[in-house]
Amino acid sequence: MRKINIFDTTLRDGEQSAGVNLNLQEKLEIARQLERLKVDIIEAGFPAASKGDFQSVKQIAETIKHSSVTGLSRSVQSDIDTAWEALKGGAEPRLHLFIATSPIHMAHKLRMTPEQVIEAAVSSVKYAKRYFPIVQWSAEDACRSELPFLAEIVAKVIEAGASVINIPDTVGYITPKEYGEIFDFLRKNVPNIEKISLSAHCHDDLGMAVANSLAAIEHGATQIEGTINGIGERAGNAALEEIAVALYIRKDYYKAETGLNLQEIKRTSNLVSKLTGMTLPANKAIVGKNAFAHESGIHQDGVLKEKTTYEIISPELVGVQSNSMVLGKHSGRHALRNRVVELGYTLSEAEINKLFVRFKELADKKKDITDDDLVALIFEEKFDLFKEFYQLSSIQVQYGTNQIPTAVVVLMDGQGNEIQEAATGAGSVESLYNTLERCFKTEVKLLDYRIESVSGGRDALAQVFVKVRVNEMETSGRGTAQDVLEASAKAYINAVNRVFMIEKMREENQKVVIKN
Ligand SMILES: CC(=O)SCCNC(=O)CCNC(=O)[C@H](O)C(C)(C)COP(=O)(O)OP(=O)(O)OC[C@H]1O[C@@H](n2cnc3c(N)ncnc32)[C@H](O)[C@@H]1OP(=O)(O)O
Ligand SMILES: CC(C)C(=O)C(=O)O
Ligand SMILES: [Mg+2]
Repeated sequence: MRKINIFDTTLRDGEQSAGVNLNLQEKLEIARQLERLKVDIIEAGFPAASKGDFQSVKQIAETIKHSSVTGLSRSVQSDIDTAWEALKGGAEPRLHLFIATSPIHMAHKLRMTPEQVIEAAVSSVKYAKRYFPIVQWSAEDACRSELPFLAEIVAKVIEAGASVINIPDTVGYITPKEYGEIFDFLRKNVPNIEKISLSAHCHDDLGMAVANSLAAIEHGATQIEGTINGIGERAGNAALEEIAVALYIRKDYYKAETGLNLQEIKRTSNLVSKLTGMTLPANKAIVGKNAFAHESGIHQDGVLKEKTTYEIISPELVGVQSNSMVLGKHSGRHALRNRVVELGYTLSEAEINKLFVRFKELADKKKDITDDDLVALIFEEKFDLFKEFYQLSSIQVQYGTNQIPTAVVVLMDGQGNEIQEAATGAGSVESLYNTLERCFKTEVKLLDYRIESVSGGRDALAQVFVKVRVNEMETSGRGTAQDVLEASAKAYINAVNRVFMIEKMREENQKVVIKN
């Protein structure tokens, strides 16, 4: 069996999904879960992109011990210096350098000649090697590059010290056969290529990211890059859970394996989906709600007689399990703490105590607290870091079939001031959002609104996801409550607070630049 290294870029390319903004706490939690999943490399961000990205990469590098942590950098010395400051505290600092090699990118985006691109690539690898023991080099838009040029630049960056060469299909253009041929060409035409590791990085614009990644493995790639749930720029990246399970189930064919702990897949997928607000289609392979559901009679009959008639993957393989211990209003802190740990969350004693209060409040209203309920409460406690901005105190909404819906909202503004406003709308949620907009004194455009129940039953918690645009910035928010209107208000406040948080960080960034 060949070992395939898994390079997870959920926190970098995944966060490039439109409308996704993860805060430091959320990124750390995802990084810890990726470590549990046993990914080999975590790309934690792009340190030179912003102060927030820098801090997240630094903290993740200093926290994660069993996966190696990397950050992205342009072929620019100041990006490399910043990346070193962020990554130097990690167990095995490595840098991910990139520059585009396709004629279209070189001519129009970089406005550089091919010779200048080679010079920038080589000098940046040499410069990075002064700091970093491991330098990965990526040829952005490799799949639309001229192969002799690609081979020439790859040979030169290997000579300069790069030990991992990544061949990205940046725009999701390639087919599996062609992608395999690029790997074959490089292996045949680049001196010393056997001394480095070849990596694949695929995008899903034509729905071929996973197939292309698997083709790369067949043609010599020993590292695969992708994201959990396949999130990422435009149509997303290759879904790592699909690649890992395909290699496992078809090991007879691929004769390659990852070091992933497959049982952590479902939990990782849930965490990423909840924190990014990117819900999964029910039919998504491996992690979708219906991935193991047999609906039709003939299938059910087959599965009852012999599971393998229709089931090639057992749900337990990827960590889909039912929990036998039921938490309810008579449960205590021990059972709660135990379940939180089993669910894979790291909570301080103070956070457990706060969670316990919320848990008891909910248990008074709802008979059994499911794992999904608990996770929703954990998210509310742990990841709402924007309390320094607006916080909901109370809402009151009047609705009647022959009345104009009217809402009254009381908010705290972070400096301890109370804001109270009222407004009407075409429906209850609109009246609530119109009122909140008055409180914020900023125009907020609602782009998307989704509601789902956290678990089954009439007393289930409601979870609302919204996407909004404020001050030209798109962001998402989520809110959970037993009442749909309260959950709606919380999601809206969460999204708007995120914008204020990002604006505050940008202002601080600018101050740093001015100071320098
Ligand atoms: C394929 C990918 O996924 S690449 C990663 C994409 N991710 C991101 O862009 C997210 C983070 N990016 C950012 O925050 C910003 O783009 C920053 C901070 C990096 C740069 O911001 P700005 O200085 O304002 O530049 P801006 O983004 O407008 O333009 C990019 C510049 O970098 C240049 N550039 C792009 N790639 C590279 C590279 N690999 N090496 C060197 N220069 C590069 C472009 O040619 C352009 O240069 P120009 O200003 O001389 O025309
Ligand atoms: C930075 C590189 C690796 C990238 O994300 C791409 O080309 O898609
Ligand atoms: Mg990419």
